[in-house]
Amino acid sequence: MQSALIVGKKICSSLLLRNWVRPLSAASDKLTNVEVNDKTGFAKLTMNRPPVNGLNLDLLRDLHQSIQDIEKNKCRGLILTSASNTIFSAGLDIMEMYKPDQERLKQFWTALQDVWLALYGSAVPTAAAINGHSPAGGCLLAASCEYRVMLPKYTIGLNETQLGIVAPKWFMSTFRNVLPRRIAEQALTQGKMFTSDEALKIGLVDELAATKEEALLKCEKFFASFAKTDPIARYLTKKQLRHNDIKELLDEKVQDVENFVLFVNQPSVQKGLGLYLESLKKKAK
Ligand SMILES: CCCCCCCCCCCCC/C=C/C(=O)SCCNC(=O)CCNC(=O)[C@H](O)C(C)(C)COP(=O)(O)OP(=O)(O)OC[C@H]1O[C@@H](n2cnc3c(N)ncnc32)[C@H](O)[C@@H]1OP(=O)(O)O
Repeated sequence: MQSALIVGKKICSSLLLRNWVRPLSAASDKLTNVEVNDKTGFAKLTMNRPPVNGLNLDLLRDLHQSIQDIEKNKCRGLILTSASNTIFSAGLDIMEMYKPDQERLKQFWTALQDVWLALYGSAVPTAAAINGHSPAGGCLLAASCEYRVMLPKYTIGLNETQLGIVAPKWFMSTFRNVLPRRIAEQALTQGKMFTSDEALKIGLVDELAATKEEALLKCEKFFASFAKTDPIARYLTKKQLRHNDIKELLDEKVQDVENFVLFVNQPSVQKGLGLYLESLKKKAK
């Protein structure tokens, strides 16, 4: 595993937490970083896969491990954010889907399912400090959290239909959990990317913040709003509200991987992905 867990910004030596600190490989290899504020118990989970936090198999596995660690340590809140100054996450790494190795393709989709199940169903309160663009899979991660604070002048949305791909049901249920059904339907069918202001207006994000620091503070303020609630009662309430979405994927997890593999391998989808990758690369030149 390549992620780092840092408690109070230093490796904690207490017996209780020792098991919890995962050893680092070389610092430059880290794909996620977890810092736990030992006063508040809030964990900041930072994605760090330059240039765009493309969600490849390694980043997804790392994210899953970090979410599980945060949960095991009974942190009082999880804030998901990005080390980049302009991108929260560019969504799924298209290279994982283009001319794929078939076994890795299955592992990739399973890893995404596991991240979603862990984040969407987390017992720990969750929030996203969206400090950059957040298309597709990036939007899925943010929308899986309970609260979102976004910086201005970026974009967020599930743009799959614009790419000629179909967002799976659990992407859609995540959107429906946040947005009124009619707005969710329009946004999903149009593959619409919303500006920060538009996202605030429709309720896709809860607040805007001028800086990342302010966004983090606003997420912490959201966690503080649970100060007078019982954590177990809070979690069981969230669990019941999200139960059907989670059960639907759990019941169809294997079939969902098969659907994905079948869909991605279609020649027309491969052609579309190839053209899209080319257009992204041309744009970068
Ligand atoms: C009957 C129904 C059955 C249904 C069954 C279900 C089947 C399931 C189907 C599959 C569903 C899949 C769901 C998909 C989800 C996704 O997340 S797909 C990914 C979508 N993402 C995007 O569209 C974002 C694309 N990227 C951008 O828009 C921009 O890059 C950016 C994020 C806004 C950043 O812009 P900028 O800072 O200008 O950086 P760039 O120069 O554009 O990019 C830098 C380099 O990064 C590469 N890159 C960018 N995004 C990706 C990506 N997603 N994957 C891979 N690579 C990416 C880009 O090419 C540049 O590369 P270099 O040129 O090599 O530097």
